[in-house]
Amino acid sequence: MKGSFHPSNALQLEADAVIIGSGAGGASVADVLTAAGLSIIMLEEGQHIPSSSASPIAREAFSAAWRGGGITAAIGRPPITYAEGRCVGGGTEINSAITQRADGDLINEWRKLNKIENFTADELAPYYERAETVVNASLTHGALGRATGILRQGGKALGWKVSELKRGQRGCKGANRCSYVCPNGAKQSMSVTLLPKAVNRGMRLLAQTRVDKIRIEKRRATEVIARSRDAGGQVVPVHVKAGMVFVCAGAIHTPALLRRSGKRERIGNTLRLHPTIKATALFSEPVDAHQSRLPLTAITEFMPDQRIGGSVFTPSVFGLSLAEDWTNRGDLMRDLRFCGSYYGMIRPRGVGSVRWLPGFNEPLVRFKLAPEDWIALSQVLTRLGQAMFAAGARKVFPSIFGHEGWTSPDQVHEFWDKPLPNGATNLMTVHLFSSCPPGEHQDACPVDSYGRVRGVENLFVADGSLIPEAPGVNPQMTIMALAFRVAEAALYRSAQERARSAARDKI
Ligand SMILES: Cc1cc2nc3c(=O)[nH]c(=O)nc-3n(C[C@H](O)[C@H](O)[C@H](O)COP(=O)(O)OP(=O)(O)OC[C@H]3O[C@@H](n4cnc5c(N)ncnc54)[C@H](O)[C@@H]3O)c2cc1C
Repeated sequence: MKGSFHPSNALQLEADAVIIGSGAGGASVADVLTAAGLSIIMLEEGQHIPSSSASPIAREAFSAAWRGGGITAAIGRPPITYAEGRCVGGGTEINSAITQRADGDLINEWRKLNKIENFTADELAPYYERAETVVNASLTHGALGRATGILRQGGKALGWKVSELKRGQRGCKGANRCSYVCPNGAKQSMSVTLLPKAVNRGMRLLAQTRVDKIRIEKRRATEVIARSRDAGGQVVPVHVKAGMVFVCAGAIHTPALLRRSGKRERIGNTLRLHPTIKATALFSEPVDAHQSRLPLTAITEFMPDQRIGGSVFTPSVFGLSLAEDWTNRGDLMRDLRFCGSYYGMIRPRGVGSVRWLPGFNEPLVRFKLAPEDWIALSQVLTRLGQAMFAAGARKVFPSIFGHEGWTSPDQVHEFWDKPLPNGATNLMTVHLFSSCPPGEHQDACPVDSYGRVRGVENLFVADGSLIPEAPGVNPQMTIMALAFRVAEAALYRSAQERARSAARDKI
């Protein structure tokens, strides 16, 4: 990307603001600040992967754009595997780009719970509109394929509400490589929308630059200390001084970095995620999910607490999911054309934490499901099984190690009134949030209603960490909306500060 560069010597940089992380939150902050004419430096740990060099090979794509090559897990019983993007554009480069707003009633609940100022669905609406316009949130035209039809057919047969999902795309060609970085630039991720715009307005973007610490002195963030790489791969120290510091490293790495920098109070204590259980459904007719777009309908009857949808399906991703129980499931690989991968996702009551461990690059992430989460997971899995059989499945294999699979709809009630086996159930998530919830409820919220870290004048959080609780919907639009709002409020605050100091100078 023009404007992104590799340093060759140790760098001492200055700017009006520094943004740490280039994902949904960071790019949205950059849009607001560069439009206001501020000089901006953005530091991003991952590399830039232009669509022209996006690899079709899963191993290469994952190791380039996914943190840890896609292998990260929150400790708990069971551990929950989670995925994050680590590249210019963050998670938006590897996500499915489904766009949804958080439910208005939930927004009201969060406002009351955390005492968040000016936080109603109406007040957030213009920010959501801005986010939706940026990514061109729209229905995908053309044939959606049988994998999508299965959810529609199953849900409708059971009399449940089924919704078409809008996505951030422009002319999607159905490459089925959303999770590998779109090879056509059709997905409206941050690297094809807000980041080039910000760079054109003068933002300097340093990729492969990891921030180690934010120096905080006398209630101000005074310096950001990072490590970059020169063209030969050698480590180059980077120090940035800026009037405002925005931490947009995502719901795991933002609290980890703040804690590393000495800000610990209430930070990283309330991580939320959407525990998700998958199932493979085997049909008699070809589904050919690997040749079509990912399923673009969802069963939304039970939202926001539960949602049933379809997963990315490529031969390698399918192989990986079967590898969870290869002895019992490996044979399904031969039936690739007849299989689909679907999931049930819940809005949990359980909570997790993020802790920085001295000497380790990656933080310690824990998540404890609440007893009612186990009930919800059992229910959503039952409903997922019902929907698959209603759509004509021959066999359904829940993601439970050693489970032989259901062969008829009456078997799917197996777990309805008993918890799933916690030692054998495979759970995952791609949605992480709430590790730094905003609000004026000082005992619960480490940042104020507008994302400013308590006790530091010029340090802001603007990413998934800010969503007050699990939203039950795909989070990118909410993250962008909240990040726009934080950046606008910070601009307003800094203008006020400048006016006050000008007035003092006059006296
Ligand atoms: C496979 C997958 C599918 C998904 N599908 C959808 C979907 O369809 N719709 C939806 O709404 N959401 C989806 N999501 C979730 C969505 O992409 C994320 O919620 C969103 O990108 C998070 O935005 P963020 O700004 O909080 O963090 P990110 O987008 O993760 O950005 C954080 C950035 O900060 C960088 N960083 C971290 N630490 C440091 C450091 N110390 N120094 C410098 N840089 C650092 C990271 O490398 C990363 O690029 C999906 C996610 C995944 C992984």
